[in-house]
Amino acid sequence: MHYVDPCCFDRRCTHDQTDWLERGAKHCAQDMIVLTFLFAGQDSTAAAMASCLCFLTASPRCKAKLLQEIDDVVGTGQLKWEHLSQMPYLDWCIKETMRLVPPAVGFARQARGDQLLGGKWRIPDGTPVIVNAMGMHYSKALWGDDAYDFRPERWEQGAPHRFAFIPFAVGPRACTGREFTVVEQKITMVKLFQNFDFRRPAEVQPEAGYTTVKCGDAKWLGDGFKSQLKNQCNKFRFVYVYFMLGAAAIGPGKVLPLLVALSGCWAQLAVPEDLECERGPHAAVWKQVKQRFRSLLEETPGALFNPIPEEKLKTVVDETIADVKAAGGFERTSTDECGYGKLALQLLSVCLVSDPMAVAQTVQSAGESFASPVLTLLLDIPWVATALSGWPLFGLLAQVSLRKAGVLEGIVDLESIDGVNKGSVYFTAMRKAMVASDLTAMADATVKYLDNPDVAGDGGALGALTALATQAAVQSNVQERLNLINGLQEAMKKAVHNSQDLDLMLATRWPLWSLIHFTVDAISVAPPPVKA
Ligand code: HEM
Repeated sequence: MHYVDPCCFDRRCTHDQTDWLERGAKHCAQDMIVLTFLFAGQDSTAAAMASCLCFLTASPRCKAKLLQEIDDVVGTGQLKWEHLSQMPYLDWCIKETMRLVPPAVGFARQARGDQLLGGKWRIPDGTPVIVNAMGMHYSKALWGDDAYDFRPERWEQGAPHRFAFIPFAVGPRACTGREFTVVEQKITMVKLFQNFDFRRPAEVQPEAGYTTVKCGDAKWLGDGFKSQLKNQCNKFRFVYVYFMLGAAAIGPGKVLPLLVALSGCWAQLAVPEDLECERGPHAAVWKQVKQRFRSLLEETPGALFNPIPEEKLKTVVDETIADVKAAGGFERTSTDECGYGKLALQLLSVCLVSDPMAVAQTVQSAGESFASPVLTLLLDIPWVATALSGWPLFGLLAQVSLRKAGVLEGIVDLESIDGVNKGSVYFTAMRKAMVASDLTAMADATVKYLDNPDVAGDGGALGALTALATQAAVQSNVQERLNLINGLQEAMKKAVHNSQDLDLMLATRWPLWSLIHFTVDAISVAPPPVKA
């Protein structure tokens, strides 16, 4: 049974809760779940929709565009499920509203172990921290000079960073209703606009006793929060992190790593505990799953550079689901369940998707609960830690990539994704070597590519990354290989900022992911290097 402290923060507490029991705070989990669904589920969505109507009413241009979209896609008829994905402008309006008026302006987390953030913020173990979502949403450094304006079109490019837009929080305790609420909001907005028009009255008289808070005056939030929390929880030490004012002053380069750490329950800055899944409640089953995935990649002939046959993938996916289900590993009762294992299973499952539209947006369409952990593992967790966990992340990504490029061939302009043209010497040589799984030929082609100024640059950024990955793959000195792996991860961080970027990079026909798998996975079977 999980008990909840009356103080606002301890819903997140990961420590022993029995002391709260003794103090008589005996709200049991079931009560809290019902309350959470009532308040989290109803109030927040209502607030978001009310704000959206306000913005649209205040902005006739945006409202006209939205009405046009609803007219074109749904008309006056019955709204259908498939209509929802055909109305990007509606999606942008909802996002833009939750950016400017996030129903939850911030959220609380608690430090798991002592933390040193950005080399200077010391956060002792157990310290509760407020993450200021609204501050992040208003950062001009991230969103541009018009950060305070309602401009749905900005979403055409997506968020400027995957943690720049966090109305639902992020990490393992993010909102479980996020997909649901967006659908709910879209349906309601369409129904409303199909039947009503909303206009601003000629004159608005604020009701007596009410204060109008302008978005630009966001500082009130910090002080308001501070005193409220102080009153409620003054027996705790608090660190107040104000992104709202701080973000603009210290710049996103410093704010973002800080936010990454805060918003992911601290698990994302340092390597999460038990990445290898050896201590959870179903550790034995996950160990088996890991071994099964590894064998699939290691024992299927040619699997390093070629797609594994679909039937084989399906068998492994089905068997894994059956085993984990039988052990109760999918039940939401345990917070310690193997996240990496579940993600690996999802990655393998997406290889079975054949609809080109879905394949083109593998990561994006799988939703934030998939995209966010994949990006975190790829960009924030050192690749060496992944290697040591034994989970073959890059081998699975290589399979996704091989599958994706195969399905999209002839449908999407893969040449422009790869940054090549028909005469690309390096690309042609690499592809030829790939079919033959010939690493030596890849190494030779890479040496020629790097040595020849006429060919160097052939293939753009992906060609350069592949060359780096090939160098790392054939590097026998462990320390040198580690340096190259770190270099590769840094290069990946520069190239991939969000799920769209990752989807594009996964559609490449360069053997990039296979080479990274070959390079990184070697560490998981070799003992870690001894530090000099
Ligand atoms: C616009 C609508 C919504 C917004 C902005 C929103 C925002 C959030 C945020 C920021 C959190 C994290 C709170 C924290 O960490 O303290 C959260 C948690 C949660 N939300 Fe939502 N939410 C919305 C709609 C919903 C809906 C519709 C449901 C249910 C149907 C829902 C269910 C939950 C639950 C159960 C949690 C707790 C998750 C956990 O602790 O693991 N939310 N929400």
